[in-house]
Amino acid sequence: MLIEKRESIGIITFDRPEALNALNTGVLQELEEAIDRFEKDLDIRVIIFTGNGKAFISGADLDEMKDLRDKEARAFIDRGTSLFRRIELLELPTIAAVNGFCFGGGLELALCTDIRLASEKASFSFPEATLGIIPGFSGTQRLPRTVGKSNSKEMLFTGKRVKAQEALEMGLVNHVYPLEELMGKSMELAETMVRNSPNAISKIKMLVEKGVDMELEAGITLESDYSAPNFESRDQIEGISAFFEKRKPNYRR
Ligand SMILES: C/C=C/C(=O)SCCNC(=O)CCNC(=O)[C@H](O)C(C)(C)COP(=O)(O)OP(=O)(O)OC[C@H]1O[C@@H](n2cnc3c(N)ncnc32)[C@H](O)[C@@H]1OP(=O)(O)O
Repeated sequence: MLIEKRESIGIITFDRPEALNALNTGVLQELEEAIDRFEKDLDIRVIIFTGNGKAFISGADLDEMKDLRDKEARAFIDRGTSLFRRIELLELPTIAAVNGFCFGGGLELALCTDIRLASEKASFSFPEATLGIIPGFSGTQRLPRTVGKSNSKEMLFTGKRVKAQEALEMGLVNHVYPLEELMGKSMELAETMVRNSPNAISKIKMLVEKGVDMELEAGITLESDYSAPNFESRDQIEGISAFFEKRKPNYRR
């Protein structure tokens, strides 16, 4: 795994070419450490996940999985599930720059990011049922919340490989780019968010994440409980002042 910091953008690149970036215990450990580092670094405002080679992530490591039983199997599943939930609820906005195969646990990770961009060569699949496996990093829960029940059942029951264009039409990804443009476009998107208020973005992200599972009235109340007090926030005062002074606002985490 390569961990990079480019100005205010943290980049996590999965890099296990020998196993098409499959997720094993070691990779999960490195991923936890990378998230720890970027959460603590107040310079970091956006995190991008991507892969080296022809895969984003080809899934959990089948070579490791084949020998897991009982408590070890449960520990592996619990570790991935809790790490992915932590990534989903990060205050920082996250982008998945899906460069290639995004299968199984790799797609489960991508579903935890806020915005998914794909290269034209990317493909998406839940092959678990072809192997007698039940998805274990919450794919059966996030996929229907992203693309609907029938698209999800077709992918989960058949293991079908969804190409980038179909993923775009299905709402699984936001944009599709030629592979050579993917990282540039991902950085451009990240830089747009870096210019905006991290306080506003983190609260908006939390409101969206919580609101989608709430009754509408309760969600409206929750948003009001955040937007009204925000009038006294440093960022809102700075943002409106900058507008009238015709200058760039100066935000910080
Ligand atoms: C909780 C989460 C559960 C899960 O995620 S379950 C696992 C879900 N993922 C999969 O089932 C995908 C398994 N991989 C494949 O189906 C294929 O790969 C691809 C379609 C992704 C690519 O096929 P091709 O281009 O022909 O490459 P190749 O020769 O199959 O793979 C190159 C090397 O990478 C290893 N590898 C690929 N994926 C995994 C994996 N997920 N776990 C462990 N190893 C993997 C292979 O074995 C091989 O290795 P060698 O060159 O030594 O024969």
